[in-house]
Amino acid sequence: MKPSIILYKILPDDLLARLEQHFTVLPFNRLTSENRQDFLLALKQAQGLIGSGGQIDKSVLDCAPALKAVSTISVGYDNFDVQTMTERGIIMMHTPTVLTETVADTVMALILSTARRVVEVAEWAKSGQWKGSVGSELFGLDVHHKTIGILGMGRIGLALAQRAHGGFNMPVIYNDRQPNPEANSRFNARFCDLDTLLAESDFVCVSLPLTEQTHHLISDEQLAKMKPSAILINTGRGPVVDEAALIKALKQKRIYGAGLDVFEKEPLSADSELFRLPNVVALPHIGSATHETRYNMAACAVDNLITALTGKVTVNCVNPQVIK
Ligand SMILES: NC(=O)C1=CN([C@@H]2O[C@H](COP(=O)(O)OP(=O)(O)OC[C@H]3O[C@@H](n4cnc5c(N)ncnc54)[C@H](O)[C@@H]3O)[C@@H](O)[C@H]2O)C=CC1
Ligand SMILES: O=C(O)C(=O)CO
Repeated sequence: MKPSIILYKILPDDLLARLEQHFTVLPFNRLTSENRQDFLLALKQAQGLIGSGGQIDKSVLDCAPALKAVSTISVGYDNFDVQTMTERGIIMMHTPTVLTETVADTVMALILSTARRVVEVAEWAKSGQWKGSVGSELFGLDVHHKTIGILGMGRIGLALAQRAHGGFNMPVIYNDRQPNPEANSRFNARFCDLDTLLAESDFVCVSLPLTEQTHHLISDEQLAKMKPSAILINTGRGPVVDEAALIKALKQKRIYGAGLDVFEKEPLSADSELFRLPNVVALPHIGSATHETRYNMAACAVDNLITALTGKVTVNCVNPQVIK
């Protein structure tokens, strides 16, 4: 008998077929409060779990006595209780690398659209206010040759540094837990402490995972250290930035603007002040959302689960210590 797995995301037909070759698939389109009881019931027999979104915490894991492997269709895994999974020998797989370049493109889109006020000015023109050449009230800021500060020089940070250095002639500074020799040698990037990064950057780009250490890493004190002409970009995870502190800084014009793809609570409420501030570009978590990359992420996650349950895991594992 094939092992049972739960799928909680709609997959392209070919990827679903690939899963069905190996497993009996119990499908849920996504996890909602309405289908939670059915999901918990299905978990009783599931050996694998694949999908994205939703909190897979201890209360969920307690309902999954047969679970052997979990495969998230994302690189971030902050919504999983990895510690409990590791204690129970459950393999946690994720999808690094396949989305790196696409997310770095999204960061550049946010840098350009906030600095050049692309969304605001396009809306202004669309509303019929374009009667002649624009005046300085609609001017933006240059991006080229400005200093980019990358917080988290990992895979995405590195791809961003490449774009900023090679494409826009931007000096690159960064903070991480340790220096990244590749960033230094390829992009002439300079490792510095967080305070220096905040004080010197024209664009502070957050490309960090959400952990206990990074939660609210950017709050009142850090925003106060940024230049009034600087822009904060967050494509890491919402809770890395204290949203109330950010809104305050933006309203008081203590920083120039913000480009945000991630928020403390997603979806961001339609009545959030962030949607009303003209100096904010707020995107609905689309960092990796292209047809090609979302397909590649799903394919990677499918292969990850098949390998974790039927083969030998060598890559894409968050907790390799559980592999026997
Ligand atoms: N907006 C979106 O759609 C997407 C968001 N992400 C987010 O981006 C994050 C980064 O992704 P990757 O670059 O692939 O991960 P990565 O693991 O390659 O890079 C993260 C970097 O952050 C550093 N770091 C971790 N904790 C730190 C701390 N306390 N202080 C300083 N540096 C610290 C790590 O050393 C590492 O170099 C993901 O964890 C995810 O949360 C990823 C993909 C899409
Ligand atoms: O992969 C992730 O971590 C995302 O946020 C979505 O691509």
